[in-house]
Amino acid sequence: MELICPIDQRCSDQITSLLRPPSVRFCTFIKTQEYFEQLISKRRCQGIKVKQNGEFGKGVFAETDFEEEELVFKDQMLVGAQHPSNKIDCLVCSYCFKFIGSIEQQIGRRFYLKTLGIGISSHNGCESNSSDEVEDNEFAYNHRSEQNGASSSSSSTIPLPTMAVESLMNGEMALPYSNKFPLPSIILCPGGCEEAFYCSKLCAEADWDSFHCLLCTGEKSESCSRDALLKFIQHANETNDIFLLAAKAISFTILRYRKFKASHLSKQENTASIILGTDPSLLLEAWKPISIGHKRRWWDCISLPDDIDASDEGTFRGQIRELAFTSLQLLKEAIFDKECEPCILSLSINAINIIGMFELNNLDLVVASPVEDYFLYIDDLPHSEKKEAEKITQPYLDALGEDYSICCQGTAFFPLQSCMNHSCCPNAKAFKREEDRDGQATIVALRPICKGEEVTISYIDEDLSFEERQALLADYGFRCRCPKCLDEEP
Ligand SMILES: C[S@@+](CC[C@H](N)C(=O)[O-])C[C@H]1O[C@@H](n2cnc3c(N)ncnc32)[C@H](O)[C@@H]1O
Repeated sequence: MELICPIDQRCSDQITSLLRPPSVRFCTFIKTQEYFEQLISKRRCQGIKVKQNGEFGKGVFAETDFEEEELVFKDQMLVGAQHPSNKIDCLVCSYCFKFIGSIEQQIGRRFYLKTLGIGISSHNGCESNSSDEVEDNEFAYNHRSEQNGASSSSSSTIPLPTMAVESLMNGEMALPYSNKFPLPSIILCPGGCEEAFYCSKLCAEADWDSFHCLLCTGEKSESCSRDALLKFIQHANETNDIFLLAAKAISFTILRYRKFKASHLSKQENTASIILGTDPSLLLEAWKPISIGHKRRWWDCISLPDDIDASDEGTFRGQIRELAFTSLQLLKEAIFDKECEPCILSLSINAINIIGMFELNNLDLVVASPVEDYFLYIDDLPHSEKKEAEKITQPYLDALGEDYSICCQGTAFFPLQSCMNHSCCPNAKAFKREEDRDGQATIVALRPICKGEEVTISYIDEDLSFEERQALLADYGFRCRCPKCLDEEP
């Protein structure tokens, strides 16, 4: 079923041109190939190459042999966001997603925010993700983006006295052995908002320059309307945090466009002709990193929730479309300015497809918690030290209950990983090793991989039956043609 929105009708030619795969739009596949080669060299992951796999579009191929459990590559996210409700449980760098502060602050802050009654509800009729849905060190494809989830469970816990919480928060209380788990100090947002925190000045500056200056709600925000921005954020928090990710992708494109334009202008004597309306190549160049993702309109690719009857599909998709337009309208008021006017239309149109791209390509962002490591360390101490330490730590552990192990959870788009095709007999997996403590995706070999072989991961639980696998992959918009499925096909 094809739903046409008013913007689509007015601009069908422009949509067609912007949605064309980069291989066609940039005239030759060489340009796309060049883009990936530069990315691979920047990421220092020379063991792989992105090329056409002949059957399913692009794929990632081994350029060298890999042994079982060897790291194949690490991929830096292009855009990512922590789930709003997870922000209560885990204080992480808003740019690289490393845990920050101290073990005491991580624990104290959770209780403090909960006593203030700060919580972000999850809507769309979906229950929030329980933390045990994703194994601590395993990345999972994030196709259920209607879940804002990742909030803590309210399992039976024993409350803490306010004074104990305050002493953790203000640094008066030092928990035994917490110095074995040092975390970077908290750097505040340069724009003055109280929502973004960093592990270093470098991360704060990189986030500001790439995304945050337009999305910051603080005094130094460069958005056109902080009121509209607050409304946009509230709407996303209450409906679907995929809109926050799309906003980051749009800010990233606008800011890149401004940089290209400034550098172009500084090189040109005659500046009059350098506006986007006459030089769309600048917008295309700015848009390139996002353009490589596999895209469809969001309301077409979102899977139909189990509790919605097939006969109501049209109404459901109509409602989803309305939700996206409301979000986009709020975002336009918040961040689009006169300078960017010529590209507003293109970005508005593409926003819908950007959201669809996140729906199809995203990985869960998972970073293991040092609070969990801390309590495991205490548990592993020799008997007498453990008994002594637990006199202090046990009330905190009892108060945290099962939530002590909640990891940082969010959703992110990784440009190289998004080129990896699925197989029900994969040779690699997205897996966090002990040392992987930030928001990068880590791809590890499941068995020896030979030079020239395609590197594949499984988007689903590959141990399910043939029918169950096809049903799950249908939500990703394709019928699997991996060797195992071709073999098992009735
Ligand atoms: C995350 S993208 C992978 C990269 C993609 N091949 C590209 O060109 O951008 C997922 C898409 O690749 C294709 N694909 C991946 N694995 C497949 C498989 N085992 N069988 C059929 N199509 C597959 C499907 O079109 C799917 O929607």
